[in-house]
Amino acid sequence: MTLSDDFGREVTGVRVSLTDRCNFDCVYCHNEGLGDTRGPMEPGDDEMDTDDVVRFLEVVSEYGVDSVKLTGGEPMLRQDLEEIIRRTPDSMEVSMTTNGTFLPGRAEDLKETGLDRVNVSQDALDPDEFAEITKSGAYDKVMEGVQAAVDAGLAPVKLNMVVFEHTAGYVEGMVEHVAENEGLQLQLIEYMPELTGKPEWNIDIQRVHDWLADIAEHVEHREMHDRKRYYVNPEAAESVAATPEPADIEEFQGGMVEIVDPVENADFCANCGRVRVTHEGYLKGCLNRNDDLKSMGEMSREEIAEAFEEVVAERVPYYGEYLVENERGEYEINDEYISTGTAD
Ligand SMILES: Nc1nc2c(ncn2[C@@H]2O[C@H](COP(=O)(O)OP(=O)(O)OP(=O)(O)O)[C@@H](O)[C@H]2O)c(=O)[nH]1
Ligand SMILES: C[S@@+](CC[C@H](N)C(=O)[O-])C[C@H]1O[C@@H](n2cnc3c(N)ncnc32)[C@H](O)[C@@H]1O
Ligand code: SF4
Ligand code: SF4
Repeated sequence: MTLSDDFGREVTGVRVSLTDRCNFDCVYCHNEGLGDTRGPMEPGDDEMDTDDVVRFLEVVSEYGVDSVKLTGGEPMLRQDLEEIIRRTPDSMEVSMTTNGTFLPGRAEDLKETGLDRVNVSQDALDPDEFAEITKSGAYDKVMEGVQAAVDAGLAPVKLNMVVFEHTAGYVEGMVEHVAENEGLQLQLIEYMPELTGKPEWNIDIQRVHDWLADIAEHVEHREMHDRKRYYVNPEAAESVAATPEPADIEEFQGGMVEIVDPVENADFCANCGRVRVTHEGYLKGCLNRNDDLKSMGEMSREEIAEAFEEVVAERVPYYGEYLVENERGEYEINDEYISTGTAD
């Protein structure tokens, strides 16, 4: 039985941050809602251990959760990554979002262990521009990592690009790059200012929306599916012409551009079906909220199940007109959005 929240959003996925450590220091990083990442070698004593992660996944699989996204920080800094993947329930699709540095030499093993696919952050094709954004000299390793992922069949390999003032000018080149290189897709991610832990990083959010709208003009619009807007690069249109159905679009393995725009696109939060877990083992209903945290600490399976049900019950879409202020100045759910559907 799957769980749904008061907005009719069925929870079918979880997103687990395995660490807040990272070997990069990207200028925009939200660290999954927690602000700054720590250096790669600093101890991560507060991280959930292998058993904690696996226990959580086993519990939520009983609720019909059928996909898990491993993220961080940099998830590949976890020594037990392979063990976590191996012990994830078979019913779950396992994907990972990584900066790609550690994929060379490990991608194939990860695939064999049970990892289905990866997203790799890549905001620029030029090594100097890449270094400026990530504060890292690992450009060659990342390029090698992307190729290793493609070769290992971790498909589709999605390149994640955060659209903000540094990167807006690189989008066109990146669209061409995924069109020309087999196995790659591009995710253009709207910069999210909340909880970045980088208060000095000030950008005009309206400009980000305008850039994304411009970009949409340059690629052929296919459709809105799930939370995202899907576009297909015109250069790849010939092969897509034979795949007009939404399900086929999902199968399409190259040249596709996805727009991840939770701030601008009201349908995004309305279709959000993921519960999140911080690296310390706190459950939360939304990337941008830290006011509903529930620590799984030393919980038994039954207690974790109860906490999961509570977090789902408390989930509220973050962006959009979902909350209204009542006469006491408190925020409550706008009646218009309360689902009348069943919860299973
Ligand atoms: N606010 C918000 N941002 C999201 C959400 N999903 C993805 N993002 C943003 O997009 C970034 C990259 O997400 P990924 O985990 O690589 O991919 P994804 O788009 O979530 O998922 P897949 O396409 O299934 O791999 C996240 O770190 C967020 O910045 C979401 O549900 N809410
Ligand atoms: C926090 S990182 C963690 C995984 C891994 N270290 C990586 O970079 O892929 C996950 C994704 O969040 C995106 N991201 C980070 N900060 C963001 C922000 N402020 N707005 C939008 N996306 C952001 C990154 O581009 C990356 O693709
Ligand atoms: S690689 Fe990922 S976690 Fe690390 S700083 Fe960049 S976006 Fe953040
Ligand atoms: S509710 Fe909206 S902002 Fe929060 S995680 Fe879901 S899509 Fe992202």
